[in-house]
Amino acid sequence: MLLVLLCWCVEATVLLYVLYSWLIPTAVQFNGSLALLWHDRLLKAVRKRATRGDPQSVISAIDHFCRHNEWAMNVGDEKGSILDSVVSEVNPEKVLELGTYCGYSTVRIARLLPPGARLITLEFNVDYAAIARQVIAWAGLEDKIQLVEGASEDWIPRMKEHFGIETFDFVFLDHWKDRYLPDTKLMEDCGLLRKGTVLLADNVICPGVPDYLEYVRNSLSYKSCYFKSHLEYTKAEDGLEKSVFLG
Ligand SMILES: C[S@@+](CC[C@H](N)C(=O)[O-])C[C@H]1O[C@@H](n2cnc3c(N)ncnc32)[C@H](O)[C@@H]1O
Ligand SMILES: [Mg+2]
Repeated sequence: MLLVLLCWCVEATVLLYVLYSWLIPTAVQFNGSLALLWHDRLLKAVRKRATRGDPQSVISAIDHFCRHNEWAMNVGDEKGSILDSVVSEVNPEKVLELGTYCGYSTVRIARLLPPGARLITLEFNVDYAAIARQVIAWAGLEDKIQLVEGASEDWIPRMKEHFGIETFDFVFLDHWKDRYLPDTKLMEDCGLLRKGTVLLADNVICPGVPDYLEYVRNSLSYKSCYFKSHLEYTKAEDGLEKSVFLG
């Protein structure tokens, strides 16, 4: 019985990994119309269930849609509450998000920012970016959020020159997993991290980012800790890694 359960868990994890790392990007890149229909339904759910100008109701509407209708790769409600507590603790004025998707975590972070704070969020998929813009507008948070279309590796080196950013206080890493480590090193090289900058990385267990974890947990430049949780809208283990840059 135990063996059957174990096999089932391994199979479920492998399936989720395939879904996350191959099926979703493939559906988006090679079947744009299908992906658009899918995310159009998410947008409709927001318009139906959420109150314009109320970010919390937008978050609840997306969570309800993803739990009861169609799964989506937002950070979700469970890990979202950990994200909320880290953002509240850091109280950042300059925030970078890598991976906007439909704007769920963008809204989640922005609603907690102090007046005058700024969140730059990067998304290289134009269809997702278009949906995120509408979600952000519905939440009434356009004045705090700058959604930039393009790849992280292209935009990180241009943050100073293009947006006048000296350093970020908080960075949320939630784009494709093979970019966590190179983009962290790129942010270091570009001088975008200061002593005390907090990096929060999603999906460090599922699908997982072993190279990134190995780096932040063993480097003398970071103090790192793990928050155990579950993959968005499922019971599979996943978690967030919080890493404070020590300079
Ligand atoms: C897991 S989703 C982000 C979920 C979102 N943070 C949330 O919780 O609501 C990852 C997103 O990152 C985008 N992405 C992946 N690699 C990227 C890169 N190098 N630069 C910009 N966007 C990227 C993908 O198109 C996808 O929309
Ligand atoms: Mg994620």
